[in-house]
Parts: sequence; C-alpha cells; structure tokens
Amino acid sequence: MTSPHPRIRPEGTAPRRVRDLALAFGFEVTSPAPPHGADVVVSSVASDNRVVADGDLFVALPGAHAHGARFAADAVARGARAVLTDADGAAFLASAPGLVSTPVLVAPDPRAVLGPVAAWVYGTPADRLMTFGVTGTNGKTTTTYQLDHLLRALGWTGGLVGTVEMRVGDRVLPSRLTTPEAADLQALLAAMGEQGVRTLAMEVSSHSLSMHRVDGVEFGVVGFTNLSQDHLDFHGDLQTYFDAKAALFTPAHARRGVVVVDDVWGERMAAAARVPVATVRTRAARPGEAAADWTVTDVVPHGTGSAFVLTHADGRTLRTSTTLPGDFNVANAALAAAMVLEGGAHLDDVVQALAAAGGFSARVPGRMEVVGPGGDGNPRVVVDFAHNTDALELALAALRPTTAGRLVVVFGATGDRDKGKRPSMGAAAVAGADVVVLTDDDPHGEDPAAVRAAVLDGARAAQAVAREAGREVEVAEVAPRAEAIARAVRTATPEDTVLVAGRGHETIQEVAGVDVELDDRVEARRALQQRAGHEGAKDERTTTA
Ligand SMILES: CC(=O)N[C@H]1[C@@H](OP(=O)(O)OP(=O)(O)OC[C@H]2O[C@@H](n3ccc(=O)[nH]c3=O)[C@H](O)[C@@H]2O)O[C@H](CO)[C@@H](O)[C@@H]1O[C@H](C)C(=O)N[C@@H](C)C(=O)N[C@H](CCC(=O)O)C(=O)O
Ligand SMILES: Nc1ncnc2c1ncn2[C@@H]1O[C@H](COP(=O)(O)OP(=O)(O)OP(=O)(O)O)[C@@H](O)[C@H]1O
Repeated sequence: MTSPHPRIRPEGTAPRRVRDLALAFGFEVTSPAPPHGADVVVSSVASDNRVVADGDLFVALPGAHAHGARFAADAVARGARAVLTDADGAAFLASAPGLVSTPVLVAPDPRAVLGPVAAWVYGTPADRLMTFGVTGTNGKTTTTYQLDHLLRALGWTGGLVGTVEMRVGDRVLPSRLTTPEAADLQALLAAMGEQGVRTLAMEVSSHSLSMHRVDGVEFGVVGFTNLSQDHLDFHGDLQTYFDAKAALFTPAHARRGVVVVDDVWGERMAAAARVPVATVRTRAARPGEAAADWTVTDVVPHGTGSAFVLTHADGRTLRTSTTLPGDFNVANAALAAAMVLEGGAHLDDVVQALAAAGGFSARVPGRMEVVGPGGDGNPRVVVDFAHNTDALELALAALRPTTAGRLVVVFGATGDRDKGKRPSMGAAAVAGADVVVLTDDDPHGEDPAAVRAAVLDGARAAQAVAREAGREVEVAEVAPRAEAIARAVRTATPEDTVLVAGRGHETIQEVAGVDVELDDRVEARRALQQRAGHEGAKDERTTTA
C-alpha cells in the first residue's frame, strides 16, 4: 500500500448535513440517531484514514490490499464525523468499537459514488471552472501543459493536474498519481475555485476512468491523443484499454470532445464518442478518408521545434509553432489549440495570445527536454519520457533529422509493468538509433537483469536483421542507469545526439522496493560537465553486447 497523497483542504466549504447526503443519494443510514438529536455535519471528504481530519466524511472503499472499513475506527478517532461504505464495510463496522454513535451510510459501490459525493459536499467545484481533460497513451502531459500555456496566455488563471505536478494558479503541488483519487480531486478543484483559478487542464488516465476517480466532473472539452500498447497489465487487452478511455467521451464525463484521427484508434474513438466531437488530422487525408474538422498542414522546422498551420473546414486558420521537437509535438499543440477553440475561444484571441507567447512554448519537464544543446565540442543531450514502443520510435524519429552524427539512445523498460512491450522497445531502439545503450528504467520489485534481458532479446533480433541489411547498430548493456548515461555522453562525438528516454522528469527510481534518488537530467548534466573537464576524453568505443 502506498502512502496517501498530502491533503488539500479548501477553507470555505459550508458544513453539509449527513442526513441530507443520505437523502440526496438514497443511502441507507445504519447507525442509531445521533446523540441529543443533533444533526451530524461534514465539511470535507477523505478516503484514507491516514489523512483524516476533523469534520471529514470518511469513505471506506474496498481495495485489492484491504477494505477501507478496517481503518474506520481510526478515522473516527481522527475526527471523521460519519462513514460511507458498502455492505461488506457496514457489516465489518457493526462491531467496530468507537463507532457506536457514528452514522454509517451504505452505498452499493462506494468507489463509483465517492466522486459525486465529494462533489456534493464541496458544491460541485468543477462547474465553476472551464475544464479540459486529456486522455490517450502518450501526449497527455505535454498536451495539458500546452493547454495551460494557451489558457494563461488568454489571460485566465490556470489550474493543471497531471503526472509531473499540480498547479493551482502560481502554486505548485507534488503529484503522486497522474489523475488523483476522487476525494483529493474534488478538494483540489474546490481549492482552485477559492483561489481564483478559472481554467483546468487535466490528464485523465485510463486507470482513473476505470476506477471512477473523475466521476463527479463533467469536463467542458475532452481530448484524445492516441492509443498504443501500454498498461495492458491493468486493462488486460487493447479493446478494454480503449473502452476505458472511450468512457471519457460520454455525457457523464464531458460536454464535447476533440479527437486526433491520425490512425484507426482515433477514428474508432471519434465513432464511439457519445458527445459531439471535432476531429483533428495532422497529416494529409488518404483517399477515401473523410476530411477532418481541423487539419494540420505546412509543418516546417522552426527553432527547436516546428511551425505549422491549423485550418478548420469553415476556413478559420491558425499559424503558430511549438518549441518541442517532433511531429508528435505538433499533434499535441494542435490538439490543445483545437480544444480551446472548440471550447468557445475566439480565433483572433487565440492568434494574438499565441503570438505574444512565442507560440506553444511551454517547457514540459522531461518531455524532449534539451539538457545539452550541443556545440563547444559536446553532443546534444535530450531527456524524454518515452517509455513505450510507440513513444520511443517517435522520439528517435523526431531527433534524427537534426542529428549530423550518430543517434545514441539510453533506455530500459519498467519493472512490474506491461511486459509485452519489452521486446518491441528493444527492436524500436535498434530501428531508430545507431547506438543502443540498454540499462535499467524503474525496476520496481522485478529483477533488473531479467527486465533488461527481455528488452535485449528484441534488440538483438533487430540488430541481426539490420546487419543483414548492411546496417551496423551498436548494442550495449550497461547498468546501473547513471553509469549508462555517463558512458553514452562520454563516448559520444560532438556531432552525435544522446537521447536518454523513459523517466523524463522522474527523480526517484524504485529498485527492489527501495526508493533511490535518480534524475536523468542531473546525471546527463554531470556527464557533460565531466566531459568538459576531461578535454580529449579517450575515444572509448561502446562494446557490442
Ligand atoms: C492499481 C491502482 O490504481 N490501485 C489503486 C487502488 O489501490 P488498492 O485497490 O490496492 O487500494 P488499497 O491499498 O487496498 O486500499 C483500499 C482503500 O483503503 C484505504 N486505505 C488504505 C491503506 C490505509 O492505511 N488506510 C486506508 O484508508 C485506501 O485509501 C483505499 O481507499 O486504490 C488506492 C487508493 O484508492 C490507489 O492509491 C491505488 O493506486 C496506486 C497507488 C497506483 O499506483 N495506481 C497507479 C497504477 C495509477 O493509478 N496510475 C495512473 C496512471 C497510469 C499511467 O498512465 O501511467 C494514475 O492515474 O496515476
Ligand atoms: N502525441 C504523441 N504521440 C506519440 N508519442 C508521444 C506523443 N506525445 C508525446 N509522446 C511521447 O510519449 C512520451 C510521454 O509523453 P507525455 O508525458 O506527454 O504523455 P503522457 O500520456 O502523459 O504519458 P504518461 O501517461 O506516461 O505520463 C513523450 O516523452 C514522448 O516521447
């Protein structure tokens, strides 16, 4: 069981009567009438006893490790005024000491009502924000940063929620999940409203949709980036994974949607949507394909990224750019622009805002982050979050055109996660790079050598095919990760590009269950400094594994 998220508690929530809550949702109340006939009131909601504070409604959820009802007595001791749970939890509580006069409300599936109940307690805070939610296998973080960048450029005080951090206006809070638990999310939205935040750009993971975390939020506009193999350890198969994401494009979660339809999964998402949807295509329509509502054209190199034109079927045209390299980052910026325009922003306002903001120039931590620009005898060093096959292919393809020498990639695969993608990640690295340095990513509880071996299998097979075709790719296995980064940067030539992929912004690596501090950007900078300090470093070739 992981530690709970640090608590965010809005100040101004009016106390709500528990019996009104029971009436509003049709919950049965199993405890005796409160003492002295007083009405029990709650003013906040928690689903983890370890963060309960005075005035909370404690929601005891069933879970894979434990039933939250086990912690109800402690929650009441910490100040919870009432408990909401399911029949199993209520049965457990019937004999729980210290709960004699605490109202226990019973719901068929508390996980599905936690969000709506928390929204009810906090006064449906999402309704007071312009809300944008983004789902998809890759691009959620980048697209939400670009959304927040544009919304702030339009003059709004923005809120951001996702993998890297949570922003409430100018405040930055740590993020433990891509999409927070429902009780935390509703409290965060209420706190945003109290602090004058008017817009929300939020990542919506498929896990969170499967686990009802965003129930109780009706997004104004939702966006779909793409779907490829990932998280099948949780969803089981690609269709189930797709269905989990498709739930976001239903009236329970959204008023309208924007879908990137560059591939079949995008077409399917647009067809499956049960809310009005605008489509975005970032490539030319193929024969027989319906024209998209928004089309990207004229993509050209521009600074560290690309300039592009986004045109609507009604003639509206936006000429802008993104500072992030790669065609996939054009797709992310185009999706962000289309979502804001579909949300009702006027084109002229968007054109002016982006012109003043230098286009989509958001710096997204660990996403194609240039740690060393190259020059002065150094290779270019880029840190990216690519941690699945699709992302790795695209990140390498994005860097190839601007690499005069060799393209070197340092990467690994995450332990205790989707194992199916490991061989294909190895193959993608060999297909896209000239030098492959295979190392650890985040082993979690798995044997790092076993994880590397699975990736190496795919790499070696692809290496043999490349050799047959007359293309020699160096493949080395170097652990631990810090040494792999150091070695790749040390042995690269000034014309080379080194891509360190998979962990991006992350600063903690879990090895055998122990958290180890490791930030790829710090390691890459250190290696560049050491390289600078050892002019004429001996030309140590990477051994071929
Ligand atoms: C697979 C998954 O998502 N598991 C989530 C699930 O865990 P679980 O079912 O094991 O819950 P549990 O630990 O048995 O706890 C049951 C209940 O008792 C409560 N509890 C538990 C312990 C305690 O001491 N006191 C207490 O009150 C818990 O708050 C919970 O309500 O319910 C827990 C609490 O509600 C979540 O914290 C936990 O997310 C874990 C931490 C997690 O790592 N989730 C990841 C996989 C996740 O959600 N990732 C996506 C992004 C995926 C991606 O795109 O990469 C995300 O949105 O972050
Ligand atoms: N539109 C896209 N299509 C494919 N790959 C992308 C796209 N955008 C980003 N990527 C790649 O995927 C990686 C992850 O990007 P980002 O963090 O924005 O996505 P994400 O969906 O938030 O990922 P996660 O859910 O794992 O946090 C990037 O580092 C990049 O390599």
